[in-house]
Amino acid sequence: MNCELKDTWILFDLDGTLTQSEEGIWNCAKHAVKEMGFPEPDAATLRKFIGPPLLYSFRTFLGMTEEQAEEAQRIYRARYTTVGMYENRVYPGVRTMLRTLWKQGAKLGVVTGKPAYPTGKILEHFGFDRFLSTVVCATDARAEKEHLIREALPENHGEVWMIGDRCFDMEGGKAAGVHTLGVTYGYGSEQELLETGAEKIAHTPTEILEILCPDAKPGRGAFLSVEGLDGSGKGTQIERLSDALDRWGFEVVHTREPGGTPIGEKIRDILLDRENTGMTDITEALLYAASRAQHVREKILPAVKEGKVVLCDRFLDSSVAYQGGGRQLGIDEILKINAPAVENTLPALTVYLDINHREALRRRCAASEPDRMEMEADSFHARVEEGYHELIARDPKRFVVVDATKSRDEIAAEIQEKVLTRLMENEK
Ligand SMILES: Nc1ncnc2c1ncn2[C@@H]1O[C@H](COP(=O)(O)OP(=O)(O)OP(=O)(O)O)[C@@H](O)[C@H]1O
Ligand SMILES: Cc1cn([C@H]2C[C@H](O)[C@@H](COP(=O)(O)O)O2)c(=O)[nH]c1=O
Repeated sequence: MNCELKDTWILFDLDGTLTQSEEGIWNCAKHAVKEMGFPEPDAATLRKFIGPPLLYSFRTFLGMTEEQAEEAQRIYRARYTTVGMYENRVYPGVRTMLRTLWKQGAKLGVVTGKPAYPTGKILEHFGFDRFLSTVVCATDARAEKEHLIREALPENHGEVWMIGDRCFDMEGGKAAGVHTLGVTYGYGSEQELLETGAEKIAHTPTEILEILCPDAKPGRGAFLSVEGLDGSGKGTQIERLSDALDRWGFEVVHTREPGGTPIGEKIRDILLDRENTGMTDITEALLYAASRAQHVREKILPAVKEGKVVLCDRFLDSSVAYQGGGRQLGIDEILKINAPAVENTLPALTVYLDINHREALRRRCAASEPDRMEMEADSFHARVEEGYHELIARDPKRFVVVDATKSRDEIAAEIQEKVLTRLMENEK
């Protein structure tokens, strides 16, 4: 059975349904309260800020007067519209769910009690605007969900679903005469949702997809690699990038070469063992390729097929630079050895952390004992560096070259910006 969503409208609430926004809300509330000279609210009080209007929260939960609450709201909003609205994350699975419904032809919309400015910025920030046919936000004059839902729909619409995490979404949906689906991973309980008219309940974004379109297959994910000399900061930056992608709702598979699978990790141990001084260059090249052959089939390709983003610490480029350049086996020989291992699987984008080989190795050796490869002579590492530069010159479009001598934060920000832009373009 193939599910057909061409005439279906699916409207989502924002906070608590697509994005987890408490970090920004709490930070802004704490900031406003501090600026007003009130004691810092405890966690239970802060939790109550999610949902009700701000003025009500400042008055009721913190005992402010009308004038104080208005001033606190002004301070809150000044921080929220610059910083707080981005202290926010996409729920795991939401990105895949939206993209899959959109690819199935559904008309998607957001109907939220949030004002238009932060809503638009948040949707753009996470790259959700491209999936949406309509966005309707509350104004001072009109905040009832029922009216917002009606406004979101064209005259001749097919089936409509309102999806949200609170009673307001279910009640509004019922009053507007549309189907209602409550999600329990947000800020409301299953009981609240059922009591206020939820026809269906989803405990995860994946369950939304299973309810609305059980046969839909997710779009393909992406394969990215990070390359550089030993000590260039790959491990540090992959952690940071992985956290950022997670915040944007990409499902990340963080892996490495050699290794990444149980068989690959055994091969890694052999390759990096300092005792294996007698390993010939061609044995080394074949072992790296063998680990890769397993990795591609067991882990990389299945994850990409499931819509995930594979973030790989080294791939084929490492073999070209280290065995082709460092061991002087030559680029063509390495590509020939690896052809059956990769079967045309190449990263869509490769981040290269650019740093001089001496500086990189100094960092690496200061961190821990060098392994078999890191113990190689300076001339070996110089050839590896040269090998990378040759690769980048051959395929400049695939590489994002980042100056790895900058601070960890500067490097992370640059990588994040470039990778997210590319991934979001890829989702179209
Ligand atoms: N931008 C930076 N500036 C200064 N030091 C850094 C920077 N990034 C990472 N380091 C430090 O350099 C050392 C090596 O970093 P990291 O382990 O991330 O590199 P790597 O490329 O993954 O190394 P390897 O490939 O050998 O595992 C660590 O001690 C790390 O804290
Ligand atoms: C994939 C691959 C790696 N190498 C080298 C590069 C490093 O010296 C080690 C791996 O250690 P890391 O801490 O995980 O970076 O192996 C190589 O020579 N050829 C390759 O294909």
